[in-house]
Amino acid sequence: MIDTVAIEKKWKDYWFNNNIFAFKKGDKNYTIDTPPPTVSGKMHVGHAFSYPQQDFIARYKRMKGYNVFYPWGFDDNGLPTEKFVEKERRVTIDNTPLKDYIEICREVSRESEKGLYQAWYDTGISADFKNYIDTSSDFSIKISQEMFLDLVAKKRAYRDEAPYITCPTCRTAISQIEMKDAIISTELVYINFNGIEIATTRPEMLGACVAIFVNPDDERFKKFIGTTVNVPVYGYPVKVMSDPSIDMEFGTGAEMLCTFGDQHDLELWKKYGIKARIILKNNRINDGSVIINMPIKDARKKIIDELQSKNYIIKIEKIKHSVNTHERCGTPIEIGISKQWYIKDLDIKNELIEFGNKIEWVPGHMKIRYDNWVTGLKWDWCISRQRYFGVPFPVWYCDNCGEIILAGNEELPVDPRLDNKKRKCEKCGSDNIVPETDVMDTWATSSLSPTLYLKHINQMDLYPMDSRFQGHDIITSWAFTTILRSYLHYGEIPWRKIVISGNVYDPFGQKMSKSKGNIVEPRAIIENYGADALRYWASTTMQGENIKLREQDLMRGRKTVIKLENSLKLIMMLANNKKPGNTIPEFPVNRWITTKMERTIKEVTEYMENNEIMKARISLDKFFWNEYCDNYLEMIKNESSKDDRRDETLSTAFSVFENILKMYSPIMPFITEELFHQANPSFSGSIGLEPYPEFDGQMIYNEENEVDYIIGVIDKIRNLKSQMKLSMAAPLDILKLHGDAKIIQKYDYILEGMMHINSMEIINSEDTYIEN
Ligand SMILES: Nc1ncnc2c1ncn2[C@@H]1O[C@H](COP(=O)(O)OP(=O)(O)OP(=O)(O)O)[C@@H](O)[C@H]1O
Repeated sequence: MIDTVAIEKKWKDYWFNNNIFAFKKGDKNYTIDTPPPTVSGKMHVGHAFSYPQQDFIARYKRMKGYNVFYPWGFDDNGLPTEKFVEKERRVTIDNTPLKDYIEICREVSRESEKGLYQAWYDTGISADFKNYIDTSSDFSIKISQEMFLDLVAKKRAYRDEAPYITCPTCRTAISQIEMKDAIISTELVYINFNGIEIATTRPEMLGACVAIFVNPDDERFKKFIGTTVNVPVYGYPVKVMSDPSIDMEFGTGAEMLCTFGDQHDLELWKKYGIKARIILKNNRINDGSVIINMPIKDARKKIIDELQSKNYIIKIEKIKHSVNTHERCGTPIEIGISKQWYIKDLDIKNELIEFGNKIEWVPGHMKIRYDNWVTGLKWDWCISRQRYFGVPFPVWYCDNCGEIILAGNEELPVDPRLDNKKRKCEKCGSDNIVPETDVMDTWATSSLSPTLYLKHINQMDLYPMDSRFQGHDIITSWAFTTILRSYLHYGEIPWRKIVISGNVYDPFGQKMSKSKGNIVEPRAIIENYGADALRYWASTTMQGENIKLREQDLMRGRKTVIKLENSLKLIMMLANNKKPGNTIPEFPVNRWITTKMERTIKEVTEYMENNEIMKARISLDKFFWNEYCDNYLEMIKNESSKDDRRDETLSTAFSVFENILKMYSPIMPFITEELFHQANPSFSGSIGLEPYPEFDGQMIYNEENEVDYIIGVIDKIRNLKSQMKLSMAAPLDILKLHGDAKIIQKYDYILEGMMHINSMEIINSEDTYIEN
């Protein structure tokens, strides 16, 4: 039984200890913008699916002679990490001083990175693991702050008091990137608005009502347009206005506009320039009269009681409707007004779409998701978060005149919250200076990954990178923000190509995700089937397609590992454990397998060049299982014992096998490394750095058709034997074979030897068949 655990341990340590995958810059480089996983839980089979897909290409490119820069990193700051740490250590900012909180986050994430690191390492990822970045390190903070200051200088980062999206659970501003639509059950409350009936799912926002809106075509309400009505309970007047966006079918057809019940309220508010009434602050409602500083849920109950007691409620309906939620916690978002930092991007949508066009998208159809996202942007990117473990803004404010005071580049990295340096306002001279206490959105740093990776090795001349690999779930976040930052900082695309992989889902149809915890860890699979089998499974979908964990693919991967091992055993045995030197094939069967191999090399290479891993692997499987094992090895079992062709046949068998190993090695690096070393005991390198087989048109031989014909005959004899319930090794006394007598006679010794036929009568005929 093959011990994949031992083999894998041997080779991954060999690669690591010998720096096999360390980047050495040369003339022909290939750079990869590796996704730095968030430190928010454990590695899962979703990662074991998507990371091998980049690794297949990294390994392939190395064998094609590229110096591959395949860096490693962890995204370990921001909300996902904070939430993870809070759960692990049961701390919150309310019970921990800021400095300690940051320290605990740092400590827990570093600790948990060790486990994550090991999990990725175990899947045979060929990244340069010794040379990795953390987005929370001083190095990353410095770059992130520098880049922020660059945006301020370019007038692209600005601070504004404006409507912003906030999550009541996470108690922070969030951006459009982090929102997700969800259907929730709620109540639709019908209120008599002193003459006009409205329906709302946000009755608690009544005190923020600034207008009533109806559709201009709605006959029921035409007479009200331009009049005023008094807001129930609160008693102040608001105007009845009209807008074609109002859905006549929803509720009563009349809506109250509150600042702000939802995104639509915000749009109408902006469009008509109405004054705001802000009652939602810090995720609590305070209208100064009816609801005093209450959480949203309690406020809703309170206002419904109030409306009911004054007979304003017509009815309450239970409905399901779509709301915007925070994707991290599922809480419906709120819209408030406060001071936040933004990156201005709404004015450059066309340029961003143009930039997207300059990048090659694989598969091409994924680009539409980026285009739709950019077209549908409604907000500049809000990058400030009222959280704690993140990249601090290098910013202070003058409490006297409001001037924004920026850190100098030489001071970076800096944490204004913990910095004791005395500062003065250059504008008014005041030394009453207060630090910015918000931190940056984690995407504000991970969107700089190409810069972080390349600056880490001092090779910014390699910008733009060659490829970004990532899941389709983060096209609108990571891909979008990276393209945006690259445009703003450099006016340059971040990478030439973006390769999008699908997602692995849990049995309930949810994307597997670390922070949700709905995961299957790869460890048990690796123990049972081996990492090569797991990687094999990762090569069984088309680009961008979602996938489930399928046992039959793991089995098939495992069987391929065993088959490779058995094939080498067989040819070693035939060669008495001595690999012969290389020869040019002369004999038809050797020419045939060489021709098939060349065709496979051509096909597999074309697929690999196009990132079509599944097609490459299918083509290789067909060649290895059918042509090489089922036919060629079976044919040469007897052939190789014949003196005049022994060396040539064994030489062909070995060289074809080594090319098979090389072509499989990006997908199954462990077994191929092991067998390549077994076949070449004096070899001291890595198959992963060996040249990838090159197609050679000179090695396409005419014998191909003849041997294909003979294989057709062999298949017929095999069928006959199975019909007769005979094993393939059982002798057949007499066989009457109709077919192309010239070809059959030329290869009769193969037929007789391989199919164990004692005597064969050959009858020339146009049709090929066996006479009973
Ligand atoms: N279920 C999945 N299937 C395939 N790829 C995935 C899956 N989950 C994450 N990835 C990919 O792994 C990379 C790192 O993702 P990340 O660390 O954010 O994983 P995650 O489990 O989604 O974490 P979190 O729950 O914190 O969002 C990304 O390229 C992402 O597309």
